[in-house]
Amino acid sequence: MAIVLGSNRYGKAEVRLVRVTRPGDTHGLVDLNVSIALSGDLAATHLTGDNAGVLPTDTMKNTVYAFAREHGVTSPEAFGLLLARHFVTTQEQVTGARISIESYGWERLGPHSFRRAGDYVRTARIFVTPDGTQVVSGLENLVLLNSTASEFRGFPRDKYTTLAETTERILATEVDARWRHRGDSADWDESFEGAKDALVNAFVNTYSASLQQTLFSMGTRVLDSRTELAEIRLALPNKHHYLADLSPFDLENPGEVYIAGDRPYGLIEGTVTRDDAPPASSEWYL
Ligand SMILES: O=c1[nH]c(=O)c2[nH]c(=O)[nH]c2[nH]1
Repeated sequence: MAIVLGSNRYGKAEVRLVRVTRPGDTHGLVDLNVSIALSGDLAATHLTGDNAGVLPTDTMKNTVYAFAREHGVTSPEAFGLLLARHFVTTQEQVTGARISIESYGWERLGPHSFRRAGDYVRTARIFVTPDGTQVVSGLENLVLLNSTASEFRGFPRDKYTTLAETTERILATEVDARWRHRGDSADWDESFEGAKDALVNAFVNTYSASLQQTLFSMGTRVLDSRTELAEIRLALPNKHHYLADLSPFDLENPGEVYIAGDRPYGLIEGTVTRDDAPPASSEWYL
């Protein structure tokens, strides 16, 4: 019996970068959280402590800041591709790079004033491996609610089922979505905005028999409208809203006052794919 080193990677996580551009009196602001994970021939440091192939994570952090100055940051995807390719091409022992970026939005209040936009976080994940390059864009924390046009009925009942069937309920969720691109070049910002709008429009315009049906509708709308995308994964928590029982106070409650549930919540997850989608890198499935 032998004990061997399994798969491994290393890097700097959560490098916080704010870049201000000052082309004139009207400034620009980019606010990123960048995480780097490199893989390759890294056995020596694990097995013998030989660090000859271990580019310090401190250097990775410095590279993020230096690249922001040298190359600028046009989009999270473009910046991630730049970083991933840099590490894979300049470090012989490094064969794989995963760059994960969260991008926080800021709304303009004036030429040099901004308010943090809290409605969602844009994400980008770049995978450069010996098999090729995979760009995955997405968003998290986008909270959506329909105050009607949602029902849930026709489900099986067993002796533990207490849920009443309903043809009228609130449907609310916090969208966690990621979608993979067919290729490694695109107008990243335009693609992101288009995919986000498709997600939101599908949520708004779908009469929902279940959150599962809404998920498929959201994914379909994204792939229908964005030919550059191959596949989308969605994780949608069902943020339950319970009609408050006001009968002890002799009050009717005709769908007006709700208890916003916290935990537990249903969690509806699914992938929507084109049947001609190119295969995904294994990282997509993690
Ligand atoms: O849209 C829903 N899907 C479910 O699977 C489910 N399960 C449940 O209790 N409520 C709901 N709502």
